[in-house]
Amino acid sequence: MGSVIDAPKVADANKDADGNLLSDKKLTVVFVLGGPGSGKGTQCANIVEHYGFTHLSAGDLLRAEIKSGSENGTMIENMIKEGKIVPSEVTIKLLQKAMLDGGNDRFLIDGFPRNEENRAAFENVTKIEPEFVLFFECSEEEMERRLLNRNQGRADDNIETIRKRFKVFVESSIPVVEHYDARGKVRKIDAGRPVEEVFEAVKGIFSPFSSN
Ligand SMILES: Nc1ncnc2c1ncn2[C@@H]1O[C@H](COP(=O)(O)OP(=O)(O)OP(=O)(O)O)[C@@H](O)[C@H]1O
Ligand SMILES: Nc1ccn([C@@H]2O[C@H](COP(=O)(O)O)[C@@H](O)[C@H]2O)c(=O)n1
Ligand SMILES: [Mg+2]
Repeated sequence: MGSVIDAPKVADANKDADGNLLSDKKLTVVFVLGGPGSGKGTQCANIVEHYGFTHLSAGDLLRAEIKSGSENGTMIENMIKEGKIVPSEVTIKLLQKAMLDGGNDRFLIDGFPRNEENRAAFENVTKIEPEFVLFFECSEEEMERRLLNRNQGRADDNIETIRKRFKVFVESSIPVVEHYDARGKVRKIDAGRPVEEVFEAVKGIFSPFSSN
């Protein structure tokens, strides 16, 4: 598998049943970023319930791809165990398909873009600009505690992989947050507090999307 995005192929995959490009639709996309265990998935579930967004977790899509028996499954499995970032073309294809299948115009894209390659490739391929980036800030001590207590049987929730994921987050994902921060697009949340308190802060950001 090459690392260069096959633009025409992906552009085709980017069309809905009527042949419209995703980027032609009035889509609202919010990227949800934060360290491993900062509470992205937990808060996305709350946002879905209150604000009618569809939640797409890049990590969940990759894990489903492993289970599906796809030809990329072993490669993805090995990268997740090492806390490494899967090549963008794989993740973007999964996200595009999920967005087209989603039948919604509001998406929370959780755990993506994880590095500059993810960010630039998504922008080039989909032409979609995020509305904003919701960024959950949390200490490594707290995130480590949460991940070691998660008990969901994830292959990467062990101390060795957790430390690698923290390193990748600092080295590769923080620069993405800085990219959007320089453009005034980051909404930062103190995620070290109890779930309900974090959601109160999230509500303050999502109130414009309230249907009431
Ligand atoms: N504010 C919080 N306080 C305490 N525990 C929390 C909080 N938010 C989430 N948790 C718990 O921490 C664990 C990790 O949360 P979650 O899965 O939402 O994190 P995540 O950011 O999606 O992690 P990952 O990047 O590994 O997917 C879960 O067991 C969850 O129940
Ligand atoms: N854009 C992404 C997102 C995730 N991964 C891989 O999946 C792992 C788990 O992700 P979570 O968001 O569920 O924690 C992550 O450590 C990466 O290995 C990816 O490659 N690209
Ligand atoms: Mg998650």
